Amino acid sequence: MNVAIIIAGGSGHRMGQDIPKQFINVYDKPVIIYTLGGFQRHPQIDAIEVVCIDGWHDVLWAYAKQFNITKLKWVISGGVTGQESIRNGVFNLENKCLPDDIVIIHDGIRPLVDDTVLSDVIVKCQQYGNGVTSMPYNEQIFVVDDEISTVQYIPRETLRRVSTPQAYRFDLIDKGYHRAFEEKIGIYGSSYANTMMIELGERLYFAAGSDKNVKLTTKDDLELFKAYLKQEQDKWLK
Ligand SMILES: C[C@](O)(CO)[C@H](O)COP(=O)(O)O
Repeated sequence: MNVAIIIAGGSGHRMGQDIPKQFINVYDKPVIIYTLGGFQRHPQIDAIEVVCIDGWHDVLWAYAKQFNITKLKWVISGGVTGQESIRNGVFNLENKCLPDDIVIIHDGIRPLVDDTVLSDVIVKCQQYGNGVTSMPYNEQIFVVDDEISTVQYIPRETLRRVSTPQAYRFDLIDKGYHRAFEEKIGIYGSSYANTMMIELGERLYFAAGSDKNVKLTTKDDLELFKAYLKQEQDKWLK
């Protein structure tokens, strides 16, 4: 079984909106429904769990019904941090998933998940035990020295930027989150499932990413999202 864990626990202050950004309506559909739609349509996804901001669970169930997201099986509460939210999502599946099932962790505010991207993380996970969506860098990357200047760069050929979706064999990610929270490894700051697994000593495997898989953080990102929707109306606005 392949289960999607969609992380939608954030309040989205940076977007400057009254409502959490995953619930903002774009062309009469909330952002989270675009995200869930990608998983609903993919034939290899069996079930969806959403880790959702408190106070919005009923709204989410209502939207899922309205937009026919029939694979949605569980809506649960997030934690104070992103890592606590992902942990809650993983732990809630403990009596529902088998050890070699695959969980696909994805940010609720990345609404343009291509079929091919989802397929590739699943293939990599079947092969290696995990697969993380990634893209090469096409800018030069410099290390901050004293906040206003730099004297060092990192050759971009040695870098990949990793986003979501990220797929993990259930037993490995479940064991990882237990150990991380017990031993306080890889759970602070901007840590995520991927950085935590590295800190726990695991090797991660790259899967194909997409530039379209934008994370809606600022108002400019929202404009970019709308432009992609217009460009591919048949695909996303059905
Ligand atoms: C995948 C990710 O970039 C971590 O590698 C993730 O999207 C980060 O999400 P956050 O909510 O901005 O921490």
